Amino acid sequence: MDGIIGEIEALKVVPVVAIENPDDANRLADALLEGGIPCAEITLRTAGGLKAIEALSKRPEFLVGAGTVHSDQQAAAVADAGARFVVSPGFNPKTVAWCKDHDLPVFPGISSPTDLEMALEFELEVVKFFPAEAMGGIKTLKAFHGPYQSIRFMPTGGISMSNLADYLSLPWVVACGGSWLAKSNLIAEGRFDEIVRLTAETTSLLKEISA
Ligand SMILES: O=C(O)C(=O)C[C@H](O)[C@H](O)COP(=O)(O)O
Repeated sequence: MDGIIGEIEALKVVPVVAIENPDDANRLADALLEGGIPCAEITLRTAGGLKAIEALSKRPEFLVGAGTVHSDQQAAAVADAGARFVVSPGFNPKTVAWCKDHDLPVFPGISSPTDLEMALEFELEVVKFFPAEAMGGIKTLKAFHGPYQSIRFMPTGGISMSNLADYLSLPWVVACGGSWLAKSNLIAEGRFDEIVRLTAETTSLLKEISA
């Protein structure tokens, strides 16, 4: 578990991707690698998601996780496909229990103190804060940190290059997730050069932030 959290923490950004055609998965990974972020959370929002995870799990230089995992059955399916971590928009105790039982790092979505109580119950170290901007953004994250100091967050939802630095300035933010690097339309239209450009721009910003 620590291994994956450490890898995500070092990356600081987790690209969230909805990919229709699994044949595009390798070109997507090439673009993210070229831009400097060798990771993606491939969501199960599309029919091609599971196959894309399977393709990318064969690349040791690339960290592939699964997103939009809504059930323990889906967690089992993405584990079979080779996902190295699981993310969900909300907190499903069955999904979390399955992942914990199978030593698969899981980052369920939380958006309230009640959800955070469940995270404590499951002894989770890191949760997703979703939808971050719509739920009050930095202000809410600061309020959560008061009573839940042992928990760290991966804010996602409404994050872009314009507010990334603000989120990453909070020491209890591990990394931010977001779709701004590889929007579905860019993948579908084969505009991988644009994905390289957006990823490289994000990488430069991350360097500036940490300088
Ligand atoms: O599909 C999931 O598993 C989700 O929980 C939602 C995604 O993480 C967000 O939709 C990304 O948000 P944006 O960066 O604002 O596009």
